[in-house]
Amino acid sequence: MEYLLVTFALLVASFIFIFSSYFRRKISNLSLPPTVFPTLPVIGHLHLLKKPLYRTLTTISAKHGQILLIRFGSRRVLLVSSPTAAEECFTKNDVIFANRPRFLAGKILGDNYTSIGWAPYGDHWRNLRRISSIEIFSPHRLNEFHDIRADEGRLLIRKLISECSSPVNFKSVLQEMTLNVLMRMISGKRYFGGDMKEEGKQFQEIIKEAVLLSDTSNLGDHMPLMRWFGMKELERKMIILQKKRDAFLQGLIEQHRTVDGIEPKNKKKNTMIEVLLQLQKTDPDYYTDEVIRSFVLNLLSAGTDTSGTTMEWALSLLLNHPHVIKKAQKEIDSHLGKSRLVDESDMSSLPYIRCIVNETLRMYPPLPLLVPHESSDDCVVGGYHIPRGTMLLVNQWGMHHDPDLWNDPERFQPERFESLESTKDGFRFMPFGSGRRSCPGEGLALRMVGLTLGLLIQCFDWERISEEMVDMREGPGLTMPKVQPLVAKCRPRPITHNLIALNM
Ligand code: HEM
Repeated sequence: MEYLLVTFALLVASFIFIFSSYFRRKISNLSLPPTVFPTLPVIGHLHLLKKPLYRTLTTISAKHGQILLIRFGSRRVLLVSSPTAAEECFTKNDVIFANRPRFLAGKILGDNYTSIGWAPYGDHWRNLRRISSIEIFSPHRLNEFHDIRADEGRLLIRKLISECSSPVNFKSVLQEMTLNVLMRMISGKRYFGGDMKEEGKQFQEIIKEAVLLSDTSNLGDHMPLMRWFGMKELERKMIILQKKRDAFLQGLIEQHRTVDGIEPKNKKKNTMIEVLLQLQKTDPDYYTDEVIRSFVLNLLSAGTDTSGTTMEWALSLLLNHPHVIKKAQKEIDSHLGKSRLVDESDMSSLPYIRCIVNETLRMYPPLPLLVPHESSDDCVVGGYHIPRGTMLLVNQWGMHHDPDLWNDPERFQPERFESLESTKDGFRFMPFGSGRRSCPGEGLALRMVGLTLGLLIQCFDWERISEEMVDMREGPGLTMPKVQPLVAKCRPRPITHNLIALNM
C-alpha cells in the first residue's frame, strides 16, 4: 500500500513538473513587450525619467504603447497604462505580482522587508494583512472607532470657527486632524489641539521624511553600482530616521505595556498597540517589539499623507468650482435639515459628496503609480512574455487622465460619477489599487475623507484668498502633494452656530 502511494505521489510530481516546464517554455516562446529605443547601457531608460514620473511615463506610453518593457538601470520594468492590461495583472496574475521590489527604503525603514507594505508575498505578509483586517479595518472595528472620527470632525469645526477671521493653512489643519484620528485609533493619544503638539510635530516630521526617503526613483535602487557612491548619504539619513522613529514608537509601546510600572489588569484591549501587545503575550517570538513598531509606523505613513492630501486637493477643487459647493450644501441641507451635523452614516444618502471624493481621487490620486509590484514567476500580460523578477508600475494617473477613457478628463466634474458606469469598470479607476495588495485602509480613508468634507461643506462658506484661482500644480513627492499648501478663507454659515449648539 505504502509502495503504491509513493509511486502515485511520484507520478503526480512528475506530471506537475512536465506540465509546468511545458507551460514555461510556451510562455518564453512569446515575445517580450515593446520597449523604447534606445536602451542605454548601464542606465537603461533612466535618462528619460523627468519628474513628475507619472506625467513622463504617460507621455512615453502615449507614444510607444500601453504595455511597455523599459529599464530603470539594471531593473526590468513593466509599465502598464491600460485598464485591460491592469486587469490581467491584478486578476489572473495577481499572485505572481503580489511581491514588492527590494529597495533600500524597504531594507532600512521597512525593517528588512518585514513591514506590511514592504514584505514579500508569503506567510508573514498574509499574517499582517489578516491582523489588520480583523483588528483595525473590519467594519466592526471601524464602527468601534466611529466616535473618535466624529469627535475629531467636531473639534475641527470648532477650531476653524475660532481661527477663521484670517486665512487658514488647510494643509497643516487637515494633516493634523488625520494624524489625530489614526493616532487615537492606534495608541489612544491625541497629539494636536492639546498639550502634546510638540511631540506630534516631531512625529509628523518623522512620517514626512519616511515618505520622502521611500521615493521609487532613488537611483541606487536600480543601479547597484550607485550604492557604493550616491547611496551612502541616503542610507545614512535612513538609518538616523530609523533610530529616531524607533525611539518614539518604543516609547508608545512602553506606555501601553505598563501603567506606573504595573501592567493594567482586566483592561479592555482597545487600541491597536494594546491588541498587538496582547498577541505578543501569546507568541513573543513572532510579535516582537520590532514587528509592532514597523507595523504601526507603516499604517501611519501609508494613511496620513494620502488621506490628508486627498482632502486638501478636494477643497482646492471646490474653491475653484463654487457651484459644486452650493450643490453639495443643498444636498446636505435637504437631507439633514438644520439641526444635525453630518455623520458617517449619512454618506449613503449623500451621493454627491461621494462623487466629489471620487472625482478628486480620479484627478489627483495620492499614489499615481500605485506602489511598485514585482513578479515572482514568468507570466503573460497582453500576450507578451513577462519574465520573473520584473517590476510592475501601473500608471493609474495616466489612465485617470486618458481622453479615450474619460470625457474631457482635465475637467472637474463630480457628476461623471453619478452614473454607475464610471465606478463599475474598476480597472480604469482604482485609486486604492486592486487585488491582494490593494489598500487595506480604503474603508477607513473613505469614511474619514467623506465625513470631513461633508462637515466642512455643511458648516462653512468658502472663499479664495484672492481673485486668482487656487494653484493646482503638483509638487514633488511620493503622494502627489500640492506645490503650494492650500490657504483659504472660510466663514461659518448662518445655520452653523445652531448646529454647533445642538451637537457639541
Ligand atoms: C485616500 C487615502 C488612501 C489612498 C488613495 C490609498 C491608496 C493606496 C494604494 C494605491 C496602495 C498600493 C496598492 C498596490 O500596491 O497596488 C496602498 C497600499 C497601502 N495602504 Fe493605502 N491609501 C489610502 C489610505 C490608507 C489608510 C488610511 C491606511 C491605513 C491607516 C492605508 C494603509 C495602506 C497599507 C498598509 C498599504 C500597503 C498594503 C500592502 O502592501 O499589502 N492606506 N494604499
